[in-house]
Amino acid sequence: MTEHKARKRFGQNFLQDTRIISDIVHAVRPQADDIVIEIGPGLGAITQPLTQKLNRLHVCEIDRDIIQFLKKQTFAEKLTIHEGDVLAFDFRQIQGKKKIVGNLPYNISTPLLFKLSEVADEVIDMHFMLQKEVVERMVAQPKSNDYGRLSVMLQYFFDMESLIDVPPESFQPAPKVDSAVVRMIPVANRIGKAENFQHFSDLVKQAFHQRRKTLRNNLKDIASDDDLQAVGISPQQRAEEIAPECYVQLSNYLISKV
Ligand SMILES: C[S@@+](CC[C@H](N)C(=O)[O-])C[C@H]1O[C@@H](n2cnc3c(N)ncnc32)[C@H](O)[C@@H]1O
Repeated sequence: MTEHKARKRFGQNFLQDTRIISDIVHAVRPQADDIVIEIGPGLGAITQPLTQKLNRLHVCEIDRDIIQFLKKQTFAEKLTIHEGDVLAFDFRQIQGKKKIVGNLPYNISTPLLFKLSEVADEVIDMHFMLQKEVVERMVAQPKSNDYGRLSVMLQYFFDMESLIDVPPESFQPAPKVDSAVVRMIPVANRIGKAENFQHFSDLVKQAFHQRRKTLRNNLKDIASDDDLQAVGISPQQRAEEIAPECYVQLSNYLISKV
């Protein structure tokens, strides 16, 4: 089905660069018995080489035409196909610790990353192709321009590393942006655990509400100057200056006062 017309609404940019495909498979290091889930297999660019190394591969795909195409391939016998929207997919239905991989549809990458954070305890590692700009935000450190809510929330759950830069011409059709492959491994020993995750999440959202404003300003409805100072934050600081563990401390401190 080389005649498959890429569907923009499904973020379809198919990998065609064999060197990048081989670098991704190498980075994933699949072992025959691993439980691996590929999000958005598309026409099988990564799927096919993965099935050469694996006994079984779970794939989650939304496009029915693509599913019909996949079912006709020689490697189909190795696939367990989950048809539908990955944002509604229950990752816990697949028992055991999993490796998750995908050249992700860029239009759903942020909600998908937040959803995957919820199953971090069942993950060995994840390797994703994403918009390079998103990867830069994910791995950004405090005091850099890219550091924001996405960095804090994902770094709470994962150690992350940008592995491979991928230019537009590696895809068909070529996207308008540069891409990068990121490795995400659940944090082994968290510096601090949020006592109430929802509170922590809301706090971070509020802290970055208006980036250029001070924390005193952005958090005025939830934390006083004394509260901020109690965990070593100066009220004059901005959200981008505060490390993830410091947000955890502040959240736990505020909860302990109630
Ligand atoms: C960027 S393409 C990657 C295709 C293939 N893995 C490759 O590298 O050539 C994204 C894939 O995700 C699928 N997709 C898009 N939105 C999806 C969703 N919400 N749930 C599951 N799959 C989705 C698309 O149909 C497409 O196959």
